[in-house]
Amino acid sequence: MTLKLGVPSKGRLMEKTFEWFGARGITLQRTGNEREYAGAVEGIDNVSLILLSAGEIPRELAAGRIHLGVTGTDLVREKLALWDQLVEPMEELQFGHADLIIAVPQAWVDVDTLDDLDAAAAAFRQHHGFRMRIATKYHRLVRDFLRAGGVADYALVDSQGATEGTVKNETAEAVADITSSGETLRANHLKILSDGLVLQSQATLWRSRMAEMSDLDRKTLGEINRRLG
Ligand SMILES: Nc1ncnc2c1ncn2[C@@H]1O[C@H](COP(=O)(O)OP(=O)(O)OP(=O)(O)O)[C@@H](O)[C@H]1O
Ligand SMILES: O=P(O)(O)OC[C@H]1O[C@H](OP(=O)(O)OP(=O)(O)O)[C@H](O)[C@@H]1O
Repeated sequence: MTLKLGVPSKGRLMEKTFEWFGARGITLQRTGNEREYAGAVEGIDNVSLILLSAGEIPRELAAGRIHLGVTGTDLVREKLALWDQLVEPMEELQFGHADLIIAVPQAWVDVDTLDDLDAAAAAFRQHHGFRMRIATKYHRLVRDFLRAGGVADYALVDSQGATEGTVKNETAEAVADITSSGETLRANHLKILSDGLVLQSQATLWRSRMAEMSDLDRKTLGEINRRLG
């Protein structure tokens, strides 16, 4: 058995994660051809690299199928109820920063806060006969946040990508999505509510509380912890 490390299989998150481990003497690389999801580890013994979708890493950690994993705080909190019983954050990696926010059309000049949104939602329902729709892939986080903020009269609609486009496409009236530079929101004529910050996220190295570990795995984890400094 080896210590299994789950890392996002593509894009900036994968590249930055490889760089981060590389700076600590642990070389991670994709092997095989460009499209093959196989990986290799050098610079430390008894670790195997598992390349996975960032969104699936929380589930794999919770099931104990991987011992360590890199993914965003947003995905762990969204996908795992009682996340802190299943995983433990070992290190924030200082990249992949993104804010999960609630945004509405810039044209809604009277809506700047959650209170305003609640009032607009009630008026919307009365006028249209159906609930104001908020598009998101972060159902758990957004529902909890809106409940705490006193917003009641809305319906979540699922959007797994290009979420900011749903308003223009008239499949939602508002969105809850992550933003980094803010460019996508601006380009789609959306504005963030002044009290609409749900969560600040960044890429984080997590340890599974559920994975079985041999004595050798424990020694390897100790060595990784030592390299984290
Ligand atoms: N523009 C961005 N800037 C910084 N971080 C981002 C940005 N977009 C996404 N992230 C972060 O990257 C992580 C992965 O996001 P997401 O699930 O959207 O990835 P993906 O590329 O669609 O991956 P997959 O489809 O393979 O699961 C999340 O933790 C998210 O917060
Ligand atoms: O604030 P910005 O810097 O413009 O970044 C925000 C965008 O980045 C993410 O999308 P991604 O590129 O991951 O594509 P997606 O639409 O498939 O989620 C996110 O969903 C936003 O759309």
